[in-house]
Amino acid sequence: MSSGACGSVCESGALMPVDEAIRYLLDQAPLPPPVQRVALDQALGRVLATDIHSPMNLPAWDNSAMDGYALRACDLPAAGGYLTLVGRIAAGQASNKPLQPGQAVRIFTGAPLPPGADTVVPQESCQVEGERVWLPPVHDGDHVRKEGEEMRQGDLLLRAGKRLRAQELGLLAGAGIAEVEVYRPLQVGLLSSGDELREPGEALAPGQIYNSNRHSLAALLRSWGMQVHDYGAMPDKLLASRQALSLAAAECDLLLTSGGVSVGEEDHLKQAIEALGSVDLWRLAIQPGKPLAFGEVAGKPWIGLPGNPSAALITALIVLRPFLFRAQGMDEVLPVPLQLPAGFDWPKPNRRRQYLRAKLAPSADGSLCVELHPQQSSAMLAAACWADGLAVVECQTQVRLHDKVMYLPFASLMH
Ligand SMILES: Nc1nc2c(c(=O)[nH]1)N[C@H]1C(S)=C(S)[C@@H](COP(=O)(O)OP(=O)(O)OC[C@H]3O[C@@H](n4cnc5c(N)ncnc54)[C@H](O)[C@@H]3O)O[C@H]1N2
Ligand code: MOO
Repeated sequence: MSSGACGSVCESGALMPVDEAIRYLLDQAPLPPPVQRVALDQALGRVLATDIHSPMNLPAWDNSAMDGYALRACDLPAAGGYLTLVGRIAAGQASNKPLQPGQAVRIFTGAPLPPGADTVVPQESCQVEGERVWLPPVHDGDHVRKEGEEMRQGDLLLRAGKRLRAQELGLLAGAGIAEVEVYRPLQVGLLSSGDELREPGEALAPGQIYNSNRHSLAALLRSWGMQVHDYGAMPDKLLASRQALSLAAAECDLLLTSGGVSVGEEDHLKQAIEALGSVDLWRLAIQPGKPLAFGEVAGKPWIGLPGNPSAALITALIVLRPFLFRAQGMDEVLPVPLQLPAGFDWPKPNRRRQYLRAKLAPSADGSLCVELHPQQSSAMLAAACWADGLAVVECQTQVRLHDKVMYLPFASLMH
């Protein structure tokens, strides 16, 4: 074992806590990629490179939150009463005619209040009689969206490091912003390691299996908004592996491999990477996914995930995701777990933190509880497909039915 996060702890056979590995990786994350200016319709899932301040007040002027009648609250007797109707303002129109004492105007949702008006009454509470309208008692300011109440001109609209979702794009558009500065998507080179791997569609010889990590990991990277350079399975010769890794390092910001990071002798991944850079083999207190490697290839960061398909998937979600998101320029990179009652017993404490394939199900009283799939093998993916998330059981901990457990919905990890 070379230098790195766990040092003598790992050498003595102890396992590195998952949170320590994540912290170490966040410290090692490279600077984000170069900045690009893109139109809003190209910005979904991209990470803002600069703070954005509002160029205008939101809303830009006082406006009605209801279809109804606009008035000056001080004109209406405490018990309600009649005002004279003097006009009509629809959304998209504006009136600069000040409201006079005793007057009201017909107004529609989103329309600007006329000068002097301060209150709106929804139409269903009013009665129109010819030129007059009867209005119930009001409070000054009812049903009015005040100028600048959401955001004042110059306020921070969105902070650098924010990944843009539908609501952020809507907010930017609502403030009249057409383009934003974002980081170019990370270019991640993906390679699988293992002589036994064949691609779906090919015939299998005895001892061979299909390469599933290539597809699950590529899909994760894409759903995280990153660009995948897919180099397939590494050739089974050391020289050819080195060439594939060198090419990937030259073309990408970071490299990701799966397989070949445990204690076996068969795989030449470690040898090839040592020849081109450096390798730290870690033993994490995580199940599935204990063996994990970090290092660099020709100056580019490299993470080696374990080969077992669920171990690769879960370590990608838990350990790789924060590292890549930080390298992509995001500030908030750690998921916030829910705390929910367990619908299971976990009687046997383990020295590794368990990430168990789970889903939420209604318990007898109708509240939600966390259920486990009976099959938790790190080699199998069917349970992960059944699951909606991961139940987290801490090292050396037992869980009894109805105890609170941490639950990470896939929805919080896969985007
Ligand atoms: N003596 C020990 N053996 C193992 C240990 C250990 O501590 N001592 N750790 C086990 C654990 S935990 C895991 S996880 C695996 C990880 O091993 P590697 O990362 O070196 O992965 P491989 O040996 O290459 O493969 C493991 C397993 O996964 C299959 N695999 C690999 N790549 C793919 C792929 N792209 N698609 C589908 N399946 C893949 C491979 O065929 C093996 O079955 O090590 C344990 N062993
Ligand atoms: O962690 Mo390994 O993934 O237990 O098989």
